[in-house]
Amino acid sequence: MTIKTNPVYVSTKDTAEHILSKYDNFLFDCDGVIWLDNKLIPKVDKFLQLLRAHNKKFIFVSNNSSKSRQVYLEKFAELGIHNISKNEIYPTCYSAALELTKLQIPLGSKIWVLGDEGIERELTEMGYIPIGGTDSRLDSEWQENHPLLTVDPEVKAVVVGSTKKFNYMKIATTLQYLLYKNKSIPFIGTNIDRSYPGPEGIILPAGGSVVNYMAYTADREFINTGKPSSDFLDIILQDQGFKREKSLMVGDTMYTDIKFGNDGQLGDGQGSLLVLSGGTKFTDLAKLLDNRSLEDESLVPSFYAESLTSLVELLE
Ligand SMILES: O=C(O)[C@H](O)[C@H](O)COP(=O)(O)O
Ligand SMILES: [Mg+2]
Repeated sequence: MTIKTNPVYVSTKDTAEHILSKYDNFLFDCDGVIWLDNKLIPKVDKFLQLLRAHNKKFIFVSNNSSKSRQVYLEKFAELGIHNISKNEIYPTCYSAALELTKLQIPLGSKIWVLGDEGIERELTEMGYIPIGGTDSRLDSEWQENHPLLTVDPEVKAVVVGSTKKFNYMKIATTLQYLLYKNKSIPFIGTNIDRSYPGPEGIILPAGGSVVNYMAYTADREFINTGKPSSDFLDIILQDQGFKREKSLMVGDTMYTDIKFGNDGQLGDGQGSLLVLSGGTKFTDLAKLLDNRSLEDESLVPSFYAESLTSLVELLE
């Protein structure tokens, strides 16, 4: 593990121009970078226009599994960001579907889902049959003779992701699949995020809290298909034809986004930019830099900036 120098604070026109000239490809995290809940972070649309004007490529990589790529497209359009295509958006409901194919789970198999519609849609689009998920029978109070407590033997894997409708019925039914056949059914977790920045500065529980709840309950490990998974990064770079050394990951969370860029050797080891517009504040970064151990090195960004707003203002 190499010791990183302290991150460069992007606070001058020169440093912002350096970022623009050094990288050809920008990988953007969404929550806390592009938007906070349903509010676009100011001037993000301008920043993206500026990248286009400089012939830069950009894509979006979100650990949020609740929306499918199609629904993300609609969200981008509602927020005034146009000319994005579905294959430039990588939410973890999609990476979970890709993981099922990598595990060679035959198309047409049933997959038990604890999570929202995004996972159901991406699994269906890939050719799987999601069950559980948003089935309204799971919204009921606890019932010990609930029909979904009986395991369907045709289920070949379990996918767990974020949901705001987490309840005992869903935990209990999912547990049956995680324990089934001596815990041998693959267990995919969409992400490890503990929390994420909601509107008006409120911090909310994220998908990792649901995934880890189930991992603890079942006493099982899971396959994380979200950032910082190197498999996920490799798929994206290959899909997009992006050169690793010319790519920059921009995110607001050090243990997912920044580690993703650093472990993936983006920008020749200088390919991560932390923005402070989401869940990480300057004090968190300062604390990491002051007390870092060797294993924290992969969390240290190459650059940090206030937000994409501040970047575009420096470049204007
Ligand atoms: O589980 C979630 O909801 C996500 O962890 C959270 O929204 C983070 O998404 P990202 O910042 O990767 O877009
Ligand atoms: Mg984020």
